[in-house]
Amino acid sequence: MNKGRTILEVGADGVALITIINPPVNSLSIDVLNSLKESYEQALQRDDVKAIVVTGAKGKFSGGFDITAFGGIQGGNTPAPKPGFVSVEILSDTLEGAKKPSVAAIDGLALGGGLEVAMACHARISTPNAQLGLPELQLGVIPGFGGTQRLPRLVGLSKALEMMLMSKPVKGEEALSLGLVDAVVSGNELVNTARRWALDILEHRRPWVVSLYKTDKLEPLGEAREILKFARTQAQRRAPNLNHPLFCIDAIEEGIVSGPRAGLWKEAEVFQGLLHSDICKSLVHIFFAQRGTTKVPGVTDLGLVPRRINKVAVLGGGLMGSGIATALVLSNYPVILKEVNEKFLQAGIGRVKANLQSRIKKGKMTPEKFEKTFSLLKGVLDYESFRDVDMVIEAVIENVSLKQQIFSDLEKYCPPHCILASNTSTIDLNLIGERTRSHDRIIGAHFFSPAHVMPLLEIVRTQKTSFQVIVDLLDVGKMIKKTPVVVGNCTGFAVNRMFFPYTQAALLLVERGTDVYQIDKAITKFGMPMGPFRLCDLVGFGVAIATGTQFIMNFPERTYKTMLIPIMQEDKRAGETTRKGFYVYNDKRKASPDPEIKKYIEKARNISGVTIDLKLTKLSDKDIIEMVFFPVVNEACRVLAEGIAVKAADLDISAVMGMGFPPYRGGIMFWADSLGSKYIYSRLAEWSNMYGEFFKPCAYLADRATKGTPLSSPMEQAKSRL
Ligand SMILES: C[C@H](O)CC(=O)SCCNC(=O)CCNC(=O)[C@H](O)C(C)(C)COP(=O)(O)OP(=O)(O)OC[C@H]1O[C@@H](n2cnc3c(N)ncnc32)[C@H](O)[C@@H]1OP(=O)(O)O
Repeated sequence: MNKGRTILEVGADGVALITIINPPVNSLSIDVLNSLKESYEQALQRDDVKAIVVTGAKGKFSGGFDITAFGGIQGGNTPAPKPGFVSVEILSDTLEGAKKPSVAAIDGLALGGGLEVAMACHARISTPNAQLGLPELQLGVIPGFGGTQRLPRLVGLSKALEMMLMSKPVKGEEALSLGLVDAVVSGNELVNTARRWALDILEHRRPWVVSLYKTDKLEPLGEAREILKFARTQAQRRAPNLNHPLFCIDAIEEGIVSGPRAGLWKEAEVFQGLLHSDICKSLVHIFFAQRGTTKVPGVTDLGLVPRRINKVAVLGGGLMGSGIATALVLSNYPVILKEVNEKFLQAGIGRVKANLQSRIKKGKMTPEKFEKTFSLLKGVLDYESFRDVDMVIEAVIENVSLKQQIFSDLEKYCPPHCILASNTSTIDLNLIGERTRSHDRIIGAHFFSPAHVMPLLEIVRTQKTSFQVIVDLLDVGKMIKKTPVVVGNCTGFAVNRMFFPYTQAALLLVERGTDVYQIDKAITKFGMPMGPFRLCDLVGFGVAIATGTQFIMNFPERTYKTMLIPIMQEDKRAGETTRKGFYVYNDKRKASPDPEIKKYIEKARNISGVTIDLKLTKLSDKDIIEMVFFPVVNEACRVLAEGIAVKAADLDISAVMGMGFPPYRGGIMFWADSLGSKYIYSRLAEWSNMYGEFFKPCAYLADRATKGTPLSSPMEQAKSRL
């Protein structure tokens, strides 16, 4: 069966309209590309065709090369187009080199290969809201259909570098000011304007621009080399583990130094190589995994329609509550923020205000929009105005009895359809709802701090949460631009439960002699935004101890018990807020190592009764990474085996978006599978013998290792708790 096509319609004006059809985003599959070539050849041969307009069906030009084909090409099941087939043969020689002019009519999106097709046309007309960009680097490849050559020639080197290296699209008006498009018109006028434009080119009323050979926007060679050098330094600093941004710069440079044709061949060669890289495989996996989180078997396939949420109440104006309120008002939800007294309320409102104001400072919000958005927030001290809310999100401190009281009050004051959500990060939701009869509408809405910035929303369902409520919250998640992951109810849910051993493993190593700062350094080199100790400081020792207590209570056999953090807290070192934790902090919140911590470690070591292990004082970075992350993989396996997560890919997204696990490693389970279940099992078993139960591999891991199957392959018998 063909995967997409183009159609050719010739009008009485002599303009052939070629439309790309491949829903949902008119991606350029191999079939579409072959069909595009055929349509072009036909249009060029026909005497009744004077000029050509290319467009996309249903208001979308094209979302680029078909990403679903990546897997097939990587696995050897789909032949890759031969190097240069699209960029040289179709786009440069057939389309751009034709004797008939082409104009691209762009609505919706022209991304990646989509924009590259448009740039090979002799002019481009777009709508104001169209998004135009080359986001290929996000997928671990570089633009492969001539983008590295044509974009710099159309918009200048600096802007082109920014758009490619940051994968940052521009909208119609900006594209016009940059020279990427030639006119911006409304959707109704788009195709007709493009047709006229094409005829105007033919009749010399508009310029016939071959963008591959345009030079007026390119900086002189010396200056260009300086810009490229700077871009290389920036790219290396931003992502030291990634090479493909540097290869992208190489391809651009080749075109500038040796001419665009040489640049096209260099680009084709680099693209082919990168397509098979682990980084590309990981990033493509993340692309689909992210889109897969909203597909929850047995819930989102029942045809349920999300109910309209008109008004939301947030309980608690602390860091989390104010962040959640900010995320909601930013997406136009009217929000009631409740606090226990005027002082706390004003502080909460002040936090929301500051969050919004920082958007003005960053140029992301106008003062008028600020006024409108801020006016959606109303502060209250009682439950009176809760009578017409459709959803409540509780975000008070992690105290079980307080939360129980709140939920019992909510049941009294909120309408019966109202969703009762808790932002708890660890506490069992059944416990929270114990004093209510509303278990079907109780759900977890676990945001990550800062809630208006972090992209993940962990949606926690109990066995009694109704499917409708899950669908409603998924919809709210979409509205507030979060990536939701639906998980089952247990202590720590998926993200905190998986990542609890992250800090624990680090503490175990430190008590046995590994250096705190070496651990953090190895972990950040691996690609995490910060190591476990810096993270502990950021979160605060109060939270670390509270979470630790929950884990000790619920998983005593595998929780590593150490007094290191409580001892430090006792000495008023409680993390960044006290300006002392595992690091010391200056006025600008810069962290520096502190030799003083040795004394706390020694004290904790004495209490635990462990001794320094010489081997652990000389660990390589690789050892540290494995000893810290394999326990995380182990716990992720338990989470999967218990049915807390529906699929391994959800855990990958949870790790990437909730913990900052490097997306170019594909997420925790994808990364683990790249090492193999057998290897991980054998390492954990070895450490378990040496250092105790904490490392003991779980049954799921043992089973996969014996069978030699990947950790992420679906379970034969899902022991689902959902
Ligand atoms: C050689 C070339 O230079 C190489 C390339 O062109 S590589 C591809 C470059 N293009 C991209 O990176 C764009 C990727 N896509 C996106 O950023 C976003 O999907 C989008 C902005 C196009 C649309 O976003 P949004 O409206 O939020 O919808 P979103 O859920 O992401 O996508 C809708 C569907 O289209 C699919 N899709 C999006 N882009 C696709 C693509 N390029 N190929 C195949 N499928 C694609 C998604 O997987 C999703 O499928 P699903 O409904 O089955 O889950």
